[in-house]
Order: sequence, then structure tokens, then C-alpha cells
Amino acid sequence: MKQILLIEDDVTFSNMLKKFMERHKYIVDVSYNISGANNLLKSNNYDLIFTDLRLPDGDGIALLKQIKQEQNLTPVVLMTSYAEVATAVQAMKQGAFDYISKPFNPNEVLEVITNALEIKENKDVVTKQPAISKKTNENSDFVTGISAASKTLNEYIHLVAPTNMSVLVTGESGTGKEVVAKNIHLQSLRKDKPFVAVDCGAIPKEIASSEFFGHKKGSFTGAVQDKIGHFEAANGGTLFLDEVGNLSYENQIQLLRALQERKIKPIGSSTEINVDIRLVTATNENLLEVVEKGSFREDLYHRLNEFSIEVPRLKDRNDDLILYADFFLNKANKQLNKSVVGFSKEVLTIFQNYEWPGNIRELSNIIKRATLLTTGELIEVNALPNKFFKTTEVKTFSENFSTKENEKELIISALEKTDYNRTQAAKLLNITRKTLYNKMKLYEI
Ligand SMILES: Nc1ncnc2c1ncn2[C@@H]1O[C@H](COP(=O)(O)OP(=O)(O)OP(=O)(O)O)[C@@H](O)[C@H]1O
Repeated sequence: MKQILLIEDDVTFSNMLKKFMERHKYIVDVSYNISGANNLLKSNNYDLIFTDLRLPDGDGIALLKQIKQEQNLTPVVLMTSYAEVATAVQAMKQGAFDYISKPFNPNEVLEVITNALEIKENKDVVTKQPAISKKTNENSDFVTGISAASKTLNEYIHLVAPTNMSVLVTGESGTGKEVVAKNIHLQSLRKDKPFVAVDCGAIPKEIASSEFFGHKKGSFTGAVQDKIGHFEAANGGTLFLDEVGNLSYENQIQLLRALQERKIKPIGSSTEINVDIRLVTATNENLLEVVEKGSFREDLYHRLNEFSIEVPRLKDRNDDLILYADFFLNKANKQLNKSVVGFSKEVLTIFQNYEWPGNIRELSNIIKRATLLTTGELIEVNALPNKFFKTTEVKTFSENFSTKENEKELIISALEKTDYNRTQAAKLLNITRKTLYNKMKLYEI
């Protein structure tokens, strides 16, 4: 039977955890402090160490460092309170196998134990593969998250990915709808085939059918060569249509026909091409309301919505905030060739109290900017933009915009104010997303 050392000074809690582990057939020794743990470590060869972060005679991180210095390969799991997750993430960098935040979910405890013991079987892997890769998979540029909302989201992705169902991904701007679509593709049987992402909000309706289905050279003025459309480019793989609610009625009919017949005909061609695509679409508006208003076809809506996934707001994934912050900090460090270590406590408090209207995209932008401005080890409050400290006056935008003076400046200013979130910038300017795209093109922004 596997042996676990549990270091926890809260007697009631440690007794409860010990009993829970014993019920699952582990042998458990408990110590209420570090010195007691050191004595036990001298005379036992544990398979796993569970330690609280704060102990009466020191902290779990110091114990972790000591264990690593002694070349002891026993995996160490830190137990933290929610407020200490930032410290735990730092501890992971120093070699902790994983951390688990209180209050515990029994299944989570068992999962951590099983994973840790599995890794211990292959000692080489222990040092090379800290468990943070489970939560922050830098290779796929994706944070899985630990919050309840993220767990549900990941379960849905996992369930629907291997099917061929059309998925409608909803959620506010910047929540990661495209990332979800990409993950559905990567977890599907089509993963080795193309993933083609198309922003429907950016395609003028006149050229949409050529964009979707392609054209033959000379089929219309400007068709100087043959062009493959998105359907053909995605053949065998996944076609992701972002902002699908922006498609014109005529384009909706064309899309519906292509989906029903699974065949497309490039403009100017007489030959039909069979296409096998899995369709994932996204929208940040309530598409059912648009259907009720009559500007989105109901039959198309049902075809797109064989399964729907709602991506939660960042504010509703508070438990993930620090994981995301850490992920974007690492990314920014790499991109900007910096080595900022973390965030000051004040910054983390500000982050936790902020609403994040631009969601994950806003967090990523703010951290990149702050990393650039930081010369010390930690991102401090003075590296954050003013919007965290004052209420913004947004009304003036639409008023000024309607005068059509300084349009370019106003557009740039609205984009900056919304962290380049075009949907929100368009709202701020009181124009449609399509108009914003056209104006951005006009002013070469
Ligand atoms: N789970 C995640 N892990 C890492 N980065 C993420 C994750 N989710 C989103 N992001 C990042 O957040 C940003 C916004 O994500 P994405 O473009 O997918 O959002 P969206 O909901 O499609 O936005 P919009 O509605 O404006 O099109 C991107 O830079 C993306 O890489």
C-alpha cells in the first residue's frame, strides 16, 4: 500500500483528510509541523507528501525547497486557501507536483493522488514534468482552468468534440470562443485536418459567397485568378464561423444550402465539389432574439445549434484568474524578452475586484502592457492603466462620433479604451461592427 505524509496543523481538518485517504487504502502519517515532518521523513520512504502552506514553524514552500535540495523525488502537493493560490503557482515553478485549494472536492483529492503516484512510478518524469502542465498547457497555448465553470466547459468540449455535431459557441467578447472552437477541433477525429477560422463580421456581403465557396478566374471583375473558398480549404476538417449573426440574409441561405447538400459550387464553375466539414460557429449576441426579430433564419439557427456551449465570463471564473494571469505573464516574458516573476498583492487584489468587461483578451493585453513597463521582479500597481482607478466617461464617444469629425482619432480612442475589442468599440461608437471594420479599413487602422 502507498504511504502518504500529511503535514497540516488544523487537527480537525487533518483527521478528516487522513480518514478519507485511509478509506481509499492509503497509509497516512500526520505531522502538525515541519520539525515533526522532518523526523518522519528521516525514517520513512513516502510515496507522496501533502503539506499545508502555512505551518506553525515555517511554510510549505521552505519544506518543498528542502525536499528538492535533498534530491528526494517524492512528489509534494501543497494545500492552500483560495487567497494563497498565487503563492502556490510560484511553488509549482519550484517543483511542487501540484496544489489543491481548500475547500477540497474529494474527487479532486483522489485525482491529484492518483496522478502524483503515477508520475512517481517513473521517477525521470517527476523532475521534467511538473503538474502545472495539466492546468497550463503552454504547448497548446491554452489554460484549462480549475474553476467549476471551466470544468463544466471542458467537459462539454470533451463530450461533443468526437462527434460530428454542429456546435454553436456563445459568450461575451474576449471569453475565448475561438479558443474553444479550436479545442473542439483538436480533440476531434479531424484534428490532423485543417481548422479554418472565418470572421463573418469582417466579410462584406457582396464578396461573402466568393469567400465561402471560391471563384474561377474571370467570373467577375476583379477575379484575376482562381480562388479556393473557406469550405474547400476546410475540407475534411473544421470550419469555424465567428460572429455568424452578422451574415446577410442572402448569405445565410447560401450557407444553409451548402450545409444541407454538403456540396459547393465556386462562382463561375460548373462543377460541384463534395465537402466534408464539421461546423463550429460563434456569436456574442443572443441569436434566438435575432431569429425572433426575423433577421436570422430559424432553420439555419437549428442547423448550427445541434449542441451549444456557453463560454463563461472571466468574472465568473474567478478561481482561474491567477492561472490565467500567470500564463499571460509567462507568454509576455517570452515575447518581450523579460523576466518578471509575478504580481504584487495589491495588483492581485485589484484584478480580483475588477469586472473584466473585455474578459480574457483584456487580461492578456493588460498583462502584456504591464510586463513591458515593469523593470523590477513584480508587476506593481503603477504598471496598470488608469481605467482601474477611475470611472470612464463613455457617453461622449457616440455623441462626438455622430458629428463625423476626427473619426479616425475617435475610432482609435474607442479601440484603446476597449483593449482592441472591436465589438465593444463598435458599441461605444454606436455603430455596427461591420461599419467599424469598413472605417478601420478606410483609415488604415
Ligand atoms: N483558455 C485560454 N487559454 C489561453 N488563452 C486564452 C484562453 N481563452 C482565450 N484566450 C485568449 O484570449 C483572447 C481572446 O480569445 P478569443 O479570440 O477566442 O475570444 P472570443 O470570445 O472569440 O472573442 P470575440 O468575441 O471578440 O471574437 C485570445 O488572445 C486568446 O488566445
